[in-house]
Amino acid sequence: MKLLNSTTVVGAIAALVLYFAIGRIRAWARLRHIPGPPDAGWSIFRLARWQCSGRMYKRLQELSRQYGPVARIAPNWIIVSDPAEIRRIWSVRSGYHRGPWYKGFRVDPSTDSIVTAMDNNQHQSLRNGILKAYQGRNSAAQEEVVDAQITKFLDLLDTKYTSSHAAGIRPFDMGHGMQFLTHDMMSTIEFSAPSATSTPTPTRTTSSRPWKRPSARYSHSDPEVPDPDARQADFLQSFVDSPLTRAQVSAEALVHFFAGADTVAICLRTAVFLLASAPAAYRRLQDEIDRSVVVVGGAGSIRVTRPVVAEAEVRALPYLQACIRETLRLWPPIMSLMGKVSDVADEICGVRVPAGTSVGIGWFGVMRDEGVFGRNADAFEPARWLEAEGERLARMEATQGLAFAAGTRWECLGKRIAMMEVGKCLFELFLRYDFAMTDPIEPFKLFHVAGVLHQNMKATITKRGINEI
Ligand code: HEM
Repeated sequence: MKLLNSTTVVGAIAALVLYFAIGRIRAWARLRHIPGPPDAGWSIFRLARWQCSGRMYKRLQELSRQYGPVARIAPNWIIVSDPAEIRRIWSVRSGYHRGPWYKGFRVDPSTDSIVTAMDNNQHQSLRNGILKAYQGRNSAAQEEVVDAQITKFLDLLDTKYTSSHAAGIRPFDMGHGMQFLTHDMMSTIEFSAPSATSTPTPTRTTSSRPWKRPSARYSHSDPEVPDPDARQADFLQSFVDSPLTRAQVSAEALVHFFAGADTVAICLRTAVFLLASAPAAYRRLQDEIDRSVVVVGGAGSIRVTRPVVAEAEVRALPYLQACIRETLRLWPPIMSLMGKVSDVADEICGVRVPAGTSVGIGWFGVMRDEGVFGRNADAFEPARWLEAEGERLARMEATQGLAFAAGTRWECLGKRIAMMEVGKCLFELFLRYDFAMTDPIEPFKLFHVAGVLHQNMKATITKRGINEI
């Protein structure tokens, strides 16, 4: 009996091992024709190691250089670094949909938000439901609340973080500081209340528990019925007024904390850093900004709105816009794999890709493609956007636009708000202050997860004295 038992156990283990081995071999064989590191076909260990290293973008760039525009990175994963193919795969009619990678962004595991809906029909219906909120109906009001937060932020810099002979060096940690600013801007647009983190005298509101906010807009007696007395003119109200269920409203309300605040913060601090490291671009930007606040007479001179420049005025500054574009190109704030899946087999750059394969994007390969952006694609060179013309410019714009998934089914709904916030902030910062990295030898530590974390990114900020104008 005892012998029989141990034989059964050994047999069961052997069957399990065989089952596992056959599964592995089949998974390996599916994509064996796609080049990549030999172990990538067998396990996700290498991918996990890259992710944990905080340098995934770099590893993927090296991989694309070594293996070409289509490379295998895990048993069921490939990355594509060809700009034209990524634009095709992400396009509305490609038939691709989001893959299981997106499940990781579910804040509430039982309810999908617009950024986690994998099925194209479900995604489209959510998108239709919330589109109104983003369509700029309230853009004047949004601009007003953003201006108020920027003004508070500038006051904070003036009182606590500007360096001078008298005050000494008072480093400003952009890693945290920009994040607080963008969370304040976003939560005011969304909930009519700042997170109150960047203000000199923080007022602790319910902001520390933002997921509670949607509850306050519904009736106590029936949690699915909006409370007319709790109405506000903000994003959350538009969601409450939409056909979305209360659970969907809660899921949507939280999207902005990473999709809307972290992204803009990454863009802002990256822009300041890149400009502080590129003297010619820095001078040209400041020159354009200075000329826009001083009335010099003659054609082209404008006097911008004070104390915070208006969105339309920022849009009319070509070099500032070029700096933002170039920042988003070199360091897209969301540089994750964003795996898309097709239910039918496809051919990418002439390589057969079986149905069900997760197709990720090699961001550095795409955004620094020399065929699209020129031989100096790795350099921060905003002028390229003013010099390029015709078809070349169109190709550059279409590729760089992928930073916002522009022209795709998943196009960023917050692009206008993001561009408004970034434009206004950069204008006011470079008008009023000069920036240098406090530690030029090691300006910051970078950790790339889905976005880019900048740790210990300290800037020394000095006043320019031009802000009296
Ligand atoms: C520089 C700032 C930003 C960048 C680079 C950015 C980038 C992106 C990208 C690449 C996507 C597509 C994700 C995917 O493949 O599923 C996306 C989607 C989205 N973004 Fe942004 N975003 C930014 C700011 C914002 C802001 C400020 C908001 C909110 C006000 C926002 C709201 C959204 C929403 C709701 C989606 C989902 C769209 C959909 O799936 O249909 N984003 N964004």
